[in-house]
Amino acid sequence: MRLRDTLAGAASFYKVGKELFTAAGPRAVSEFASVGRVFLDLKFHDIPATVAGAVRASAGLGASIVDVHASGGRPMLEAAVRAAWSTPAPPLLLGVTVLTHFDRESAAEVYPGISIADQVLNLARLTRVAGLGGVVASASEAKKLRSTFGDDFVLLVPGVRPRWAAEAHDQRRVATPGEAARRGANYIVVGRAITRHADPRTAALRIVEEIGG
Ligand SMILES: O=C(O)c1cc(=O)[nH]c(=O)n1[C@@H]1O[C@H](COP(=O)(O)O)[C@@H](O)[C@H]1O
Repeated sequence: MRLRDTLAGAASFYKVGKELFTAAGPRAVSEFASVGRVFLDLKFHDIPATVAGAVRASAGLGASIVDVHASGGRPMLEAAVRAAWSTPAPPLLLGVTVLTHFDRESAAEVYPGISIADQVLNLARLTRVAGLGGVVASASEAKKLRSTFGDDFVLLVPGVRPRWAAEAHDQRRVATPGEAARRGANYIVVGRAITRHADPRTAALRIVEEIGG
């Protein structure tokens, strides 16, 4: 809540992810929904009925964006879409493709015989066919996704590191905020470059400036 207050006026879209949600529960969502929009990033991946229930509950908490793993398969994705549209305020549903911490070696252990770029495209195609609004992918795939799926397909890009951020941490497919925006991201996710910065507010404002407001 201190961080929320520090960022007041500098940020208007907040991501509540597994760390905060597990520690603080649904209240974390309402606390941020009272000052802006919320991306509830719990990356659901389960049988269709379970994911449908979780998506409905997420909408009930006031989340504007909710994500599910595209690799959960078409029946799961379609159940998520139906669930979202059954609510009074359907959130934007995004399919997580290949997480940004994967590099070629670690991806080959999970997706043998296919490049990360092609796997992201496959999962994006499935996401689109199932009726979701877009995908979560790294900036490395953004350009291709934008040209393949057009301007209406939402691209949300994590793994963002400003040039002045010293560390990439556990992220492997990274880009600066400006690069991500130029390659077609509609949204970027910035975590530690803000939350662990000595001055989170200034860090957030510099990033907003870099992406042109
Ligand atoms: O869905 C996400 O937001 C996500 C997808 C992905 O592929 N990679 C990824 O890092 N994320 C999330 O984005 C955030 C990135 O945090 P930082 O690396 O600190 O900016 C984390 O909360 C991750 O859970």
